[in-house]
Amino acid sequence: MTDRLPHEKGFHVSWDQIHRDSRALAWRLDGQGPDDGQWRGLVAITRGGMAPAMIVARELGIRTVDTISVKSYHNQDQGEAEVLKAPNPDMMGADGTGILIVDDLVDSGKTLELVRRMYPKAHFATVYAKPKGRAQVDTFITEVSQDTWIFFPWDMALQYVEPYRGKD
Ligand SMILES: O=P(O)(O)OC[C@H]1O[C@H](OP(=O)(O)OP(=O)(O)O)[C@H](O)[C@@H]1O
Ligand code: HPA
Ligand SMILES: [Mg+2]
Repeated sequence: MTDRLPHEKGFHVSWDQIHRDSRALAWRLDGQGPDDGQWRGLVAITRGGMAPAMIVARELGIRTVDTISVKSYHNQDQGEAEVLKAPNPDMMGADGTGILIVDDLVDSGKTLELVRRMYPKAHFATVYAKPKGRAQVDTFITEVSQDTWIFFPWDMALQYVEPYRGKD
């Protein structure tokens, strides 16, 4: 799978790292909501946004949590996105005011662009950001270069590697 990726650099994120970075994201968002600093609710962009969203929701004591399912198609520089499932309209209101929308990363920005068009007053937060998509995100923790591929722990498994000096 990885050998068909056109990226040269890999940024491998462990469970521990994504937990710490998601917590840092939560702390940055704490007290920033429009309603006395509070957020009205949280929406995770499936599927990658669900793990960070759960951690942010716990840190900030947010129990009103929903999802938006966005399917992206990445081929070279061209990306298209389609909404497969929208969050509860009662929760989102007319424009998403007071709602925190969380994803694991922004890359080209196509996913957030689509969701932002639906909820222009929501606050968009990701754990990681690449330069192309940075304008689409309001708050993020770590920026990586555009040619870096971020490997998340849910896409990886521990495996055997040969010793550096080879086997005896
Ligand atoms: O800024 P973009 O270029 O739109 O890319 C970012 C999106 O791509 C990945 O999701 P993907 O659509 O691969 O689905 P998944 O979360 O279900 O893995 C990632 O989780 C972001 O949601
Ligand atoms: O760098 C990435 N890593 C994992 N999924 C992604 N989807 C878009 N960019 C990335
Ligand atoms: Mg995603």
